[in-house]
Amino acid sequence: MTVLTEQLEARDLTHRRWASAVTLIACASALWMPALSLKGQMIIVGLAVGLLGFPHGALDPLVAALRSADRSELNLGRFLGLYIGMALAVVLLWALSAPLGLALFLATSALHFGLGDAPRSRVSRSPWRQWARVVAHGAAPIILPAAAHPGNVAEVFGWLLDLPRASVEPWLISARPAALAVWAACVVTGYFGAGRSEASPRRGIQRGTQRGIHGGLLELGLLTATFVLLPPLLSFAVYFCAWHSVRHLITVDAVLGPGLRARGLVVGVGVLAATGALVSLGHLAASDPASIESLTRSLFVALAALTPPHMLVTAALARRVESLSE
Ligand SMILES: CC1=C(/C=C/C(C)=C/C=C/C(C)=C/C=O)C(C)(C)CCC1
Ligand SMILES: [Fe+2]
Repeated sequence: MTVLTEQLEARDLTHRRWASAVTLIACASALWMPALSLKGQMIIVGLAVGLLGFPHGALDPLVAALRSADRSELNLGRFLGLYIGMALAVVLLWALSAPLGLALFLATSALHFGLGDAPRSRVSRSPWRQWARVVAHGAAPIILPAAAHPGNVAEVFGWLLDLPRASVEPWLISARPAALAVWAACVVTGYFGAGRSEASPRRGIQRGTQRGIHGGLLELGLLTATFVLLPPLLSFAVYFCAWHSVRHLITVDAVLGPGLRARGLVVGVGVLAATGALVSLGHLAASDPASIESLTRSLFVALAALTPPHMLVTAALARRVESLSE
């Protein structure tokens, strides 16, 4: 095992403990919390995504630079052109057809979440089992809140699509049985029997770190409870910030090493400021910038726009971790 793998494994364990504690506290508080309006939920999500969500993508240029250091110098202009071009293409797609934009956003998000969160086995000879786990982990943050809280989710989707909740909710309710069945089938396929065949503590599961199959199942169980118990925007904030973003930041930090940490901070703050300024400028073009509907739309369209280029960088990061772990 390399130093990087050992370091990642230790940090991953610490992270999972902390994230589990935060998630359990959030779930417990849902039991006594007075029902929160969507507006109240959006304020919390906006703050959480701004403080922890966006920063996990802010180091993308540095991650890309690291990768290209092996080959040629990173052409920063080309990188930024590609990144911003992809983001603008997504914004354009939303402007042309919001339903298509939303569908693509949900599908790419599920893939991105699953590739980052599902435990992967080096020794597994069954790629379908791994893919089933990718779908199980990746689709959970979308399918479960929509299934458990169709009213709330329909209202937010309605804000994104400029449609009344009443015309979105029946869609969610009619898609629910099939979506839940596919999700459950993926959980069973991905995990049933995997403990025995893939979870050998020595040669086992890894996603760069050696996260065991049982850890993966425990995490999925805890998050399932969160998506069912908490109102949808709050469970999203818990998942996206405490699990997804922190996990990514830990990997980036380990790969950068102490030498590049300071530069990472400078790049991160710069990119965040630029992204914040661009998103705010775009938001000002909204017809009613002060309304909760248009604030929600700007936040999620910005997330949607950054997702495809961020996925490319994340894939490069995963390849780098893999090559450094060999
Ligand atoms: C819009 C919306 C949802 C989906 C959010 C998604 C899909 C976010 C994806 C973020 C990504 C991919 C960030 C990249 O790192 C929920 C939570 C189902 C509930 C209600 C409204
Ligand atoms: Fe991400």
